[in-house]
Amino acid sequence: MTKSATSLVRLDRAGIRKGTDWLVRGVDLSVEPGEIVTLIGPNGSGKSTTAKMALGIMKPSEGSAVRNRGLTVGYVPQKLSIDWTLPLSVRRFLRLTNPLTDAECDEALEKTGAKRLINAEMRSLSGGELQRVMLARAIARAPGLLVLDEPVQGVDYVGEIAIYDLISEIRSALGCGILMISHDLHVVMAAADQVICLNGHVCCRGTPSDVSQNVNYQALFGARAGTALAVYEHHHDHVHLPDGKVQHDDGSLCSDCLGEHHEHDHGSDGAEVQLEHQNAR
Ligand SMILES: Nc1ncnc2c1ncn2[C@@H]1O[C@H](COP(=O)(O)OP(=O)(O)OP(=O)(O)O)[C@@H](O)[C@H]1O
Repeated sequence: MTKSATSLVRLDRAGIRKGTDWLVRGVDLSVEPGEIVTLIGPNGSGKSTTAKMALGIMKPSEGSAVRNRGLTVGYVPQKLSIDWTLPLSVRRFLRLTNPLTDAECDEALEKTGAKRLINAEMRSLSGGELQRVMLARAIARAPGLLVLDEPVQGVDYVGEIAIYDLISEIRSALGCGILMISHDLHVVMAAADQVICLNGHVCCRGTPSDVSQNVNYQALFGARAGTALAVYEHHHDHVHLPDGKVQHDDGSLCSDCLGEHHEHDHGSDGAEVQLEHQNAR
């Protein structure tokens, strides 16, 4: 892939193998300052694994994952390991891993529209409030890279738009790069500069703007939604077997193609979405 000296993080042909199984393979991606890259794909397609390679939590079995020297990273994981039966205020939660002052806690919560929650109990937060508090914790140290694993979990549709807008604002305010995961194939941010679809490998990548600007889509979801969200339907014409082989729709198997045969994608009105098909080799 094209390399940039400014990339915050860069994965080149990166893959993770556990035993004889490949969890994900052949991933090329980079995140530049101020760029939002969204990973989409079905359950188990390797989105979190890819994010963990970008974070340095998992080391690639093949290929490479390189972060800028001195890069600070904010991470909102998919799951929080918290004992919800214990009392834990938002303020204490923000300080669990960061020695933040009161002013820093206030500032971070202010940026995510959650300042009033500073003394609230974590277990009493709504889904949307929890995501805002998690975001506040991730941005408190002004990270250069923000990694968000499904930031709209437990948030209703209207709340999703608000959170996506907030993420765009955070990108603008901090100038950070954002690597974001959505397991929802139909809803991704229009603000994403790149969408990368995974299915055990990179199936395809491109901008969702063609869909979000489509008049039929805006008529369907409303003009407001059209500025924040895009429909991104996807058809996989092959599956990746645990042993690394690819099985095509016609049942044929191949051991060394990483998904060259890929269908075009279509928007909600059937209009073709411009996607750059990425041959895995
Ligand atoms: N540490 C691990 N050891 C073995 N297998 C793992 C490990 N972590 C993930 N996997 C497997 O790797 C595959 C990809 O998992 P991953 O969590 O990356 O998928 P995902 O696309 O994020 O899924 P979801 O949308 O369900 O969160 C899954 O089959 C999962 O069971």
